[in-house]
Amino acid sequence: MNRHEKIQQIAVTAAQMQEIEGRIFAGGMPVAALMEKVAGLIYKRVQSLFPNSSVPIKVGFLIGPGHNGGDGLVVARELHFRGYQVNIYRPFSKLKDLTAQHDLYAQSLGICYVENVADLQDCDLIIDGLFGFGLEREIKDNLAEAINELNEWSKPVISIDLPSGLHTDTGEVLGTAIKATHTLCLGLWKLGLLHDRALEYVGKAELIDFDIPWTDITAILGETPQIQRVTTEFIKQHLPLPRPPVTHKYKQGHLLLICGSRKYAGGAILTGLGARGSGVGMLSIAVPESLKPLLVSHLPEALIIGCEETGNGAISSLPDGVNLGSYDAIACGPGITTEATTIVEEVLANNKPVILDADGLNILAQMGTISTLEKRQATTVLTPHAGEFKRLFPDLENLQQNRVEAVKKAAELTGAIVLLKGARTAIANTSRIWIIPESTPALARGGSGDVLTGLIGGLLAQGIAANTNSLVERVVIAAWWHAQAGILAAKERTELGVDAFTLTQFLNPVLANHFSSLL
Ligand SMILES: NC(=O)C1=CN([C@@H]2O[C@H](COP(=O)(O)OP(=O)(O)OC[C@H]3O[C@@H](n4cnc5c(N)ncnc54)[C@H](O)[C@@H]3O)[C@@H](O)[C@H]2O)[C@@H](O)CC1
Ligand SMILES: Nc1ncnc2c1ncn2[C@@H]1O[C@H](COP(=O)(O)OP(=O)(O)O)[C@@H](O)[C@H]1O
Ligand SMILES: [K+]
Repeated sequence: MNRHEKIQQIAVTAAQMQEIEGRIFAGGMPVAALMEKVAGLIYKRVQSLFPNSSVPIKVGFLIGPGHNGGDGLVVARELHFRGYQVNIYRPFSKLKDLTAQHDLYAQSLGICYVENVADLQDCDLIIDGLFGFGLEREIKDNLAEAINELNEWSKPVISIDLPSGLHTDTGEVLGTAIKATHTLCLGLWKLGLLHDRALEYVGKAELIDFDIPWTDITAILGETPQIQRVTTEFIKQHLPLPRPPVTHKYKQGHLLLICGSRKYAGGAILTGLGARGSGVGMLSIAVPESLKPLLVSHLPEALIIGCEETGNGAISSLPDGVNLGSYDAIACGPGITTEATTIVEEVLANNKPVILDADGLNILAQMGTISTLEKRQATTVLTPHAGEFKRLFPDLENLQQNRVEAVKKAAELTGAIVLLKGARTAIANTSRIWIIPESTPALARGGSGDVLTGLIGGLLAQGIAANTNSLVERVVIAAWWHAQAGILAAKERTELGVDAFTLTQFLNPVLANHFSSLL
C-alpha cells in the first residue's frame, strides 16, 4: 500500500494531532516553515477549485487568533499576489505570535480588512480560518452571530482543517459552526468529520497531505490505529476474491436466513437478495409456511424452509430436522415481528455465528442484551439503527450523540461485533473501530437495512467456510459495499431512485467497477 492509501485509513483526535505535530517540531521542523508549506498546499487547492479569471474572484477570509488563522493569512497573501481580490475579517485583537506576524505583513501589503462580517456578503467565496483543532470552548456572542449571519448567505465556503465550531473529536457543534461547502482537512483526517452530526457542516471533504513522517504517525497511533477509516484498499485486502479455482458450494459458505412474517413478507425477499449479492455458496431461508411460494418465486436458487406460524403469521418454530449447527452462519430478524421470541432464543443458544437485526434486536433487548450475550461463545453481530441501539443499550443513552464512543462501548460490554447504522456507519469489536466514510442519504429508505443484513450474513458464512480467523472485516466489507452500491445507484437514478430492490441490483456492478483487477 502506498502512502496515500495508508494515510486515508487514519482518523485522529485533536490530542493525537497535537502529539504528532509535537514530534515534527521536536525533530527540527520550524513551525513557521510548516505553516508556510501547509498554506502553500491549501492556496493551490483553492486556486484549482476556484480559478481566477479576467474578472478577479472576490474572496472573504475569516481569521481566528491561532494557527488556523495563521494558515488563513498565508493563503490570503498568496491569493492576493495571484490577483484575487482579498478581504479579511479578523474579529480578534490578540493573536498568537506567528499569526500576528502574518497579520502585520498582510496589512503592510495593503490587503483590505473589513469591520463587519456583513462586509463580506458580496464575496464570491469565503475561506474559514477561524479555528481548527485548537477550538476549546463554545463560540458565543458577536462571533456566533457573525457565523450565523454568514451561514444564511449560501455561498461557497472553504473551511481550513475543519469547519470552525465543530469539536475536532466528536463533531459536536460548540455554540455554532460554519456551514462549509468544502473542507480541506490538513495532514490527517480529524475524527469529528466522520460523525453523522458533523455532515451538515462539512460539505465535500478532502485531505491535504503535508508529508507527516510515517514514523511520527505510528509513534502516536501504533502500527494499527484503533480507529480505521474504511477505504477501497482495505476492502480489496479482505474481499473473498479471487475464489480458489477448486471449490464447491458448501466450501463457499452456507447461510441460514430467518426472516419475514405475513405482515412483513418483503423484508424476507430483500434480505434474501442481499445474501444473493454476497456470492454465498448456499442460501437457506426460513420463513412462515405461507410465504414459501413467494420466496421460491423470487429466489429460485435458495432452499426455502417453511415454518409453523403464529395466528398473526410470525414464525413460531423451525421444523423438526432443521439443525442450526449445520450452517456456517445464521442471520435472523428482518420482518420476524416481536412475536418470534422462541426462534431468537433458539438461535442465540446455538453455537454458530449469528447476525441479529431489526426485531431480532428488539427481542434480544427484551431478553436482556448483556446477560444474554455473556453466555455466547460464537461470534454475534448486532446491526442496530439508533432507535434499536437505544433499546439494546439503555445505559449508553448519554453516548447517543457520540456514535463512535457508543459503538465502542457496546462492543466492549457485549463482546459482540456492533454495527451502528447511520449516515456514517460505525463498526466496532472489542479492540477496534471502523468508520465507513462515504455513503448517500439515498439509502434512508425502508428495506435498505434488510439488504445489508443479507449481505453481512453471506460474507460471514463465506468467511467461516474459508476458516478466516477474523470475521469483523467481513462485516466492514458488507457495510462499505452496501454504501457504495447506494452511491452508484444514486448516481444513475438520483437519490430518489434507490428503493431497496434497486439497491440489490447495484451490489454486483459496484464491485465490478471497483475491483476490475480482481475479476
Ligand atoms: N501546529 C502547527 O504548526 C500547524 C497547525 N496548523 C493549523 O493550526 C491549527 C491549530 O492551531 P492552534 O492550535 O493555534 O488552534 P486554533 O487556530 O484552532 O485556535 C486556537 C486559538 O483559539 C482560541 N480559542 C479557542 N476556542 C475559542 C473560542 N470558542 N472563542 C474564542 N477563541 C477561542 C484559543 O485560545 C487559541 O488562541 C490547525 O487546525 C491548522 O489549521 C497547520 O498549519 C499545520 C501545522
Ligand atoms: N442519511 C443516510 N446516509 C447514508 N446511509 C443511510 C442514511 N440513512 C440510512 N442509511 C443507511 O440505510 C440503512 C437503513 O437501515 P434500517 O434503518 O435498518 O432500515 P430498514 O429496517 O427499513 O431496512 C442502513 O444501512 C443505514 O446506514
Ligand atoms: K477552520
